[in-house]
Amino acid sequence: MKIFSKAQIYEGDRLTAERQNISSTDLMERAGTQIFNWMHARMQGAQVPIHIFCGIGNNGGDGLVLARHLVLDGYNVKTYIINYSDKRSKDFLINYDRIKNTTKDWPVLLSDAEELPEIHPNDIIVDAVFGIGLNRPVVNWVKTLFMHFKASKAFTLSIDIPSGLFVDKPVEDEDAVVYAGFTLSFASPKLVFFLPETAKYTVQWEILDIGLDQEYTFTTQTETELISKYEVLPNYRPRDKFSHKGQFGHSLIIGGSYGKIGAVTLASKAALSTGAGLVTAFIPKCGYQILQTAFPEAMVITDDSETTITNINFDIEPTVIAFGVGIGKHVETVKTFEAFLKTNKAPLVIDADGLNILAENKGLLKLLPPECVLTPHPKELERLIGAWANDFEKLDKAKAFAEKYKIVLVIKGANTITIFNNKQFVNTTGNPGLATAGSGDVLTGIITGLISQGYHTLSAAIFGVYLHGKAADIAVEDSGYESLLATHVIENIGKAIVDLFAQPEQHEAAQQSQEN
Ligand SMILES: NC(=O)C1=CN([C@@H]2O[C@H](COP(=O)(O)OP(=O)(O)OC[C@H]3O[C@@H](n4cnc5c(N)ncnc54)[C@H](O)[C@@H]3O)[C@@H](O)[C@H]2O)[C@@H](O)CC1
Ligand SMILES: Nc1ncnc2c1ncn2[C@@H]1O[C@H](COP(=O)(O)OP(=O)(O)O)[C@@H](O)[C@H]1O
Ligand SMILES: [K+]
Repeated sequence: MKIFSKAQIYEGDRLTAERQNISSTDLMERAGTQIFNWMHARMQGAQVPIHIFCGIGNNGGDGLVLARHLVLDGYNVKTYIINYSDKRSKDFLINYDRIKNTTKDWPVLLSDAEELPEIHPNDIIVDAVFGIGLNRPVVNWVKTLFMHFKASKAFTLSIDIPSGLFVDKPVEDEDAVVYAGFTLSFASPKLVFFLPETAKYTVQWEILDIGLDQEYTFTTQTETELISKYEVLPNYRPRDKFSHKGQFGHSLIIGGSYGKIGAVTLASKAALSTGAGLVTAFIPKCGYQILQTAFPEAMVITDDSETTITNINFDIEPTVIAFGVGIGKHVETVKTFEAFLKTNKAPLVIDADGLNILAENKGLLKLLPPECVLTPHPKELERLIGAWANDFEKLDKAKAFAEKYKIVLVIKGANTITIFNNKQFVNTTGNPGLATAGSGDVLTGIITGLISQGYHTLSAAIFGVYLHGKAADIAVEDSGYESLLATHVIENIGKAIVDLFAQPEQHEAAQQSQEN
């Protein structure tokens, strides 16, 4: 799903009105009505007090449309106008008149913190104070109002975006933002729903379709894309009946050191479980028996050293090479890595201490092959690109870094973001069970296994991150977050692939007919 920028959303609204020959007031009516339908379907007329707080722009206008429909349907509604400015939008004013003509219970004007209404924990708050138009910090009394929402413990439904949250800027004051239980967003999710610093402002979100012009939504190129099953499916490479293992490539995993052979075992298993034709592990001698015993499907080449990688030297022709899991930063390892980079022609995936070696020897970065995949977690990223002040600065720096070295940068986290060529792909699968030892090694193996089969490094990174998270989502149903092991993720890669093609209704129908 595309994530539109603020300018693209406004342009989409404008073009839709123009091409569908409707007014912006009609579009607002659609938006407010969609919110009403959503609430009505869930509340079925329940007389829970609903407090609707409307700003004076178009977000407030949406709130007024909703309020009118709720009043007309007999709900228990109290509407307030948050009078933070006298620059009322045209469509706000039209809907202000409409609600005044609908009910004698006119909206209450609030202009300072003295007048805040009482809200009980079982009431519902609708937050239509600010939408995507917010462009400067909110004034103090509005901040007090937002703190009042939070203190009330009432369920808060935000319209379009939690008020106080900017679409394209960091939050300066955490108390000056609404904490929403749910956000109903129009046209496109907002990037801030997925960033570590701002995701907390809405527990859940959903997109409401307000019928934006389809050609516009289809053809507009966005900087950000949200990755779910429907985005990865078109890139899936099906196998034909006569395919043989030679077609699926040979993955070479270079890594490991004394006490860290498990990382290579996990990455190798993950690569083969994702479909690599062959996997060879290049490890220090001490890992030979461990790896051959733990994972007999892999081949092993050993380094001259017993405990670390000191001399990368092999006589196979790998399709793809992963470097770094469990490898350490021994001076000999750094030296052989540099020599290796100078002659290597295979696509590369670099993780863990491979990244730390790059961070400590930045001159090596220019030796990376084009479209090389780097998979840092936030700490490794910081070592590579330096500290950042906020999530937006992090993404800007990461994009500049990826652009400079022409690399695919996978920023791991709850919503892993893959960056390439100034575009960012935000993953939607995965869960906190993945915060466990070795899960990053598994991701390295999965991405390597995909490149091995012929996926372009960018597709492999995006698809690999998706599969890794999906496998964890499936695994966690049995294990729970706490007991999820990296091994369970590997065991469920197959199910994650099968799930790509699952048709829930048909599956259920088949189950039912079997039972009958
Ligand atoms: N444009 C359209 O046709 C549609 C817009 N929709 C709604 O319109 C919203 C955007 O509306 P607006 O652009 O009117 O903006 P908002 O309603 O988000 O904000 C109102 C206005 O407040 C001013 N403002 C910004 N920060 C402020 C601050 N800190 N203190 C005081 N004033 C401040 C800005 O000038 C802004 O235009 C969307 O989020 C969505 O809810 C929907 O009705 C769908 C259709
Ligand atoms: N809370 C979370 N939700 C979803 N995914 C997570 C979460 N925490 C970690 N992950 C994922 O788990 C993996 C952890 O990788 P990494 O930190 O390198 O672990 P390790 O070094 O133990 O292998 C990454 O793919 C990351 O995106
Ligand atoms: K809002």
